[in-house]
Amino acid sequence: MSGLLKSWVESANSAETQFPLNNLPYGVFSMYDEEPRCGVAIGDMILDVAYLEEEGVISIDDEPVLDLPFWNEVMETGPENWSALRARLTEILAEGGDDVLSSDSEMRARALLPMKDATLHLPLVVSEYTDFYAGMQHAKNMGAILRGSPDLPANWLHIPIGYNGRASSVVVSGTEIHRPLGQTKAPDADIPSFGPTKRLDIELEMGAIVGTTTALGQPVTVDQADAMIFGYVLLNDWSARDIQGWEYQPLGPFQGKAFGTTISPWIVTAEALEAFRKPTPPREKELLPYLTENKPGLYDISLQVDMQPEGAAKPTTICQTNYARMYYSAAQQLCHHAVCGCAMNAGDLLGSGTISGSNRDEYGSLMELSWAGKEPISLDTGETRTFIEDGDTLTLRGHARGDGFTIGFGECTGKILPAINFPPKT
Ligand SMILES: O=C(O)/C=C/C(=O)CC(=O)CC(=O)O
Ligand SMILES: [Ca+2]
Ligand SMILES: [Mg+2]
Repeated sequence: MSGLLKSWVESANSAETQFPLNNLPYGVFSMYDEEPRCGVAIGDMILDVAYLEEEGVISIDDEPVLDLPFWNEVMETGPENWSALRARLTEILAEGGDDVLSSDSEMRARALLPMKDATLHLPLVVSEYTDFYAGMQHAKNMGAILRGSPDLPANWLHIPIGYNGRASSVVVSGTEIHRPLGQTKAPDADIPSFGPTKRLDIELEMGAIVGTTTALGQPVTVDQADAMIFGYVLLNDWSARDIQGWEYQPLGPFQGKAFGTTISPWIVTAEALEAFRKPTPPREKELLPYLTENKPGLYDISLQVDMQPEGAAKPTTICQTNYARMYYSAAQQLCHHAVCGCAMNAGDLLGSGTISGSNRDEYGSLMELSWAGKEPISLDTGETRTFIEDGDTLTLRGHARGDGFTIGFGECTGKILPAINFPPKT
């Protein structure tokens, strides 16, 4: 694996940064009251690529595609242009590369902006959102907790199971989430009741962003699907377990997962992750040929979840695991999704499914960590938790570690606010 690519942006060479030249993730940012536009993270700075496109330093398409508050237009120019853009960015930011920026102090001051002063927005228009269930340990744990047996559903080893989620509920890191309201039924109650969820949870996931459109009726192979993936984000599929438990048979999750899904502000491109490819684990049953992979489809990305109660001086890490634990890759999921002829859009977001490792401290949800509330977890503050309480902040982090550099996604964080008073008092 190649080492750190050196940049003339000093902070991009520091051992601490998540954004070395090897990364170059894509986000949408605004400074003060300016319009949100496309930006690229480099060290502790954001490269204003909309400005550079206007100046003719970067050119992707006949029309400008970077002065927009989303990356979908870039996605739609196709994988060759994705590569060309990344190559151009590398060239102008590399030590000893094209000095168009490094030698022009005026342009440099306009183009490189301190990340700490920027507001980060949702980096794409999420056209559709699908969530999978492709983590084996998670599926076994949920079976054991909810159905009394860790046996996988009969289809699980043959199909990446998924459900269609709500694109409208996807928000960028930092967005506060109100505890959702809904209908639940206690096991010993005769009738359901309405109110705030008592079992608010997270799900630690990666999101794959589809960058290429397919026509209705057009199946894709796993290899084609792999090439269609523009990049990856961290994803927290907030879940209300009591609402979910009452509503989800037989059609699957509905309101229990439709009130907020948080993603990281930075899309790490598939190209940046290329050096970190990892194979899916050995098959427990042979897959049908259309789902078999010709190359490693996962990535070595270490993941963690931190929980910080209101007023606590610092967070407690409650889970550490790795994306390479998944049973199905995003390419397999996308192939399976499109194989019936389902049209895919640039900006389609695919949740990996909850990522749990085999040990207790590697479980990617509180449902598993507290075993449905029966075994509370301890925080460094001395408090315990079963599910999330009002004022708690949950943060997902992910890192791919190379030889002398680290690639990150920024944080994927959200604070839980009390439920909204409803119905409103008139
Ligand atoms: O097994 C169940 O009954 C429920 C499972 C989930 O809630 C998981 C889900 O949303 C899919 C995933 O993230 O793996
Ligand atoms: Ca999920
Ligand atoms: Mg959703």
